[in-house]
Formats: sequence, structure tokens, C-alpha cells
Amino acid sequence: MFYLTRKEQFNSAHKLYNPNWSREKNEEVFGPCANENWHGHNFDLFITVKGKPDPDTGFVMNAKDLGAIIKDKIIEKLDHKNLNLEVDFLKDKLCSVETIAFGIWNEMEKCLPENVQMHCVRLHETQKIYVEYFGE
Ligand SMILES: Nc1nc2c(c(=O)[nH]1)N=C([C@H](O)[C@H](O)COP(=O)(O)OP(=O)(O)OP(=O)(O)O)CN2
Repeated sequence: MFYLTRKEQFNSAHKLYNPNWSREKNEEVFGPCANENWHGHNFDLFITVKGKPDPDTGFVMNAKDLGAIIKDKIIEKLDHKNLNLEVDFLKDKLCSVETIAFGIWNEMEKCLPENVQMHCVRLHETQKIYVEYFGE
């Protein structure tokens, strides 16, 4: 099995806020990330797919095609957007980096060629924080 990874980037605004909690509790748990006037991140996104190389090309899939899918289905929707308000697959969700990675996985999974599967969504929210989601 081979694993092919493509890196892309997007910049987005969000807030971490649980509407079932008081403002005080949100501030206690999420700190400045609960700021009601939003805050932003430069996200680094690594999408890894897996499969067997096609004998005619030597490719699991063409990395350019993978890039086109990521740009069309993910970056176009998230870049320079408010994740809580403007992104169909994140709307009204608690937009932690985990939730965003999970949403990206689900969007990507629908768009891959038949012989290629998702392996990992790795999403860096800051220089110090990232998640990896492997499905399930
Ligand atoms: N499990 C998670 N924990 C945290 C998330 C998250 O999505 N999942 N998100 C945040 C904040 O949104 C944000 O990422 C924190 O940024 P920042 O305050 O800059 O935190 P850093 O650790 O990168 O930087 P420091 O300056 O060291 O605080 C918080 N937790």
C-alpha cells in the first residue's frame, strides 16, 4: 500500500462557543477562543490518501488531481470564511480543529476515485497544535 500526501493552506475565522453554556463557562473553558467577535488561524492541511499505484502511470492517483479536489471541495469553501457561519458542513457545530478535520474527511471521501481511499486528515491550527484523523 502507498500513501500519497498533499499539503494545502487556508485562512479562516471561528470561535469556540458552546451555546448550552453561559458566557462565563465558555470563557473559562475556551479562553480567548470564545471571543464573540471571532479570531482567525492560518491552517495547514495535509490530506493523505492510500492505494496501489496504477501500472500505467506509477501513481496512486495524480497528485495534481488530488490538489484540484482539495481546492474545489475544501479550500474554496473554507478559505477566508467564517467557519461557524459560512461553511455548510460546519454550520452550527463546535468548530474545534477535531470537528473541522472530521468534516474535511467526510467531504473528501465522497470525491476520490474508486481505487483510492482516505487515510488521514492532518490539520494544523497553530504552530503548536494539530490533529490527525484516520476515520471512524
Ligand atoms: N483539542 C483542542 N484543543 C484546543 C483547540 C482545538 O480545536 N482542539 N483549539 C484551541 C484554540 O482555538 C486555539 O487553537 C488556541 O490557540 P492559541 O491560544 O494560540 O494556542 P497555542 O497553544 O498554539 O499557543 P500558546 O501561545 O502557547 O497558547 C485551544 N485548544
